[in-house]
Amino acid sequence: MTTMSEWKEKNVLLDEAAMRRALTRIAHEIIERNKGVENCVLIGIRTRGIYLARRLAERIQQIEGQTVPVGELDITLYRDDLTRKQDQPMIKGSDIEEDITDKKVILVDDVLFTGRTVRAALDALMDVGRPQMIQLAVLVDRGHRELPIRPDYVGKNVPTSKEEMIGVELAEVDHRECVTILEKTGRKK
Ligand SMILES: O=P(O)(O)OC[C@H]1O[C@H](OP(=O)(O)OP(=O)(O)O)[C@H](O)[C@@H]1O
Ligand SMILES: O=c1cc[nH]c(=O)[nH]1
Repeated sequence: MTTMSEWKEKNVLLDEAAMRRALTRIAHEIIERNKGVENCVLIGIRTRGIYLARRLAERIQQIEGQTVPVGELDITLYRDDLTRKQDQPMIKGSDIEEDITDKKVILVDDVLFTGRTVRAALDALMDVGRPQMIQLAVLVDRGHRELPIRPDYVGKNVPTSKEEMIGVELAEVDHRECVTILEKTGRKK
């Protein structure tokens, strides 16, 4: 697996305040598009998508005064590029208490790149129910899609080269709040 030591931070794209504003805007857009949040369920993709989904639920609660259930999805076993990952796949499990059948499911992830994680997430969701519809919210869309997948809600569109990487750091996981763009140093760990 690629280690962070191969990458050097080039720029901060979103600081803490900008991330907060982006999530608040997405929360408003979710409410707007769905004419409220009746029947909506937020499902975060591990790892950071889970924390973003929880934050969106908090924002929606503040704006609408309504609780949106939050579930968690670990799609590790469903990825179609496991052979390209050097680490052994780990089953962390999914935690979706809510019955998603006939619900509007809003999938949440931090970065959308090739679209393969989302494709895998769609498979995993279909295994646990039949949603009325599935929407996709991402904090960063960096382009380079390899599948016909597009997000419904985007925090920031960031044109990138394939040699760059987007790093999303969240207080809950990384003890820092920011989105950065990283470039390869050429050093291998
Ligand atoms: O569109 P894709 O090409 O699939 O890339 C996007 C995915 O890559 C990252 O996950 P990663 O597998 O690195 O796991 P992590 O979220 O636990 O860091 C990111 O969090 C997205 O889920
Ligand atoms: O740039 C990228 C690509 C995939 N996943 C990330 O977190 N960043």
